[in-house]
Amino acid sequence: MNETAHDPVKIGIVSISDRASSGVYEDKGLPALQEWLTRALQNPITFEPRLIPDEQDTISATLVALVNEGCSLVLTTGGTGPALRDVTPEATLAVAHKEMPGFGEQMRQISLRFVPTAILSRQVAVVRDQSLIINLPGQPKAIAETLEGLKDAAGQQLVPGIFAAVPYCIDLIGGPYLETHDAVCKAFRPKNAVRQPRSA
Ligand SMILES: Nc1ncnc2c1ncn2[C@@H]1O[C@H](COP(=O)(O)OP(=O)(O)OP(=O)(O)O)[C@@H](O)[C@H]1O
Ligand SMILES: Nc1nc2c(c(=O)[nH]1)N[C@H]1C(S)=C(S)[C@@H](COP(=O)(O)O)O[C@H]1N2
Repeated sequence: MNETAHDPVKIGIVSISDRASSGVYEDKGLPALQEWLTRALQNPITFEPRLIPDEQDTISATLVALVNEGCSLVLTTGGTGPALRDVTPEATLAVAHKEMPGFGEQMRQISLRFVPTAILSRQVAVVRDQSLIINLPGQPKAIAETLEGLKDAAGQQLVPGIFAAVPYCIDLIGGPYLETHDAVCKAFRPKNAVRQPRSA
């Protein structure tokens, strides 16, 4: 199908790390987010990348600015743990119009299949205006793990990733119609919400 048949989408990607933002180590969060989203979505994507330190006011202001710039989806990575400087959930809740607790619950379930410390991530998801904001853990490998879930060696889904619910959530808040590549992530919508393929 021609790319023009898919709605364009603007996505904010935010890496929150004191050390990556000050150059102590190379940021691997933004490349991992961009790579996974490009692989998963059929829609043409405009990315709005931000690399910022673990400062609550800066995080909240960045999220509000990305929503105001028209991002339908904003994914953050980092700062969800219990350390003193980990304030991403607080900064996200401070700009919430609605909490979406199912995303955090599901991410911790998925992550427990990879690491016993999954319960240390306090990640949240919220809706602000017509944007869905989701916190992911800071370990770069956790990005694909939580978005995609767990598959067996044959590619059969064992635990669904959270991204399966993202397209329908964005429909419900009035955003673009997101279409995924099923081999990466099979999005779920109720039958009456599935749009018939448009000709290019
Ligand atoms: N943006 C990033 N780029 C590369 N590696 C990262 C990044 N963020 C986190 N990591 C890795 O994942 C680990 C856990 O992430 P966490 O968010 O807890 O970092 P941290 O220990 O709070 O430090 P910092 O905020 O300075 O990255 C880090 O110690 C680091 O090895
Ligand atoms: N999928 C996945 N989830 C994960 C991890 C991981 O390696 N993979 N690390 C855990 C650990 S060790 C911590 S402390 C928390 C919080 O991480 P953050 O502060 O980097 O956001 O995420 C948890 N969730």
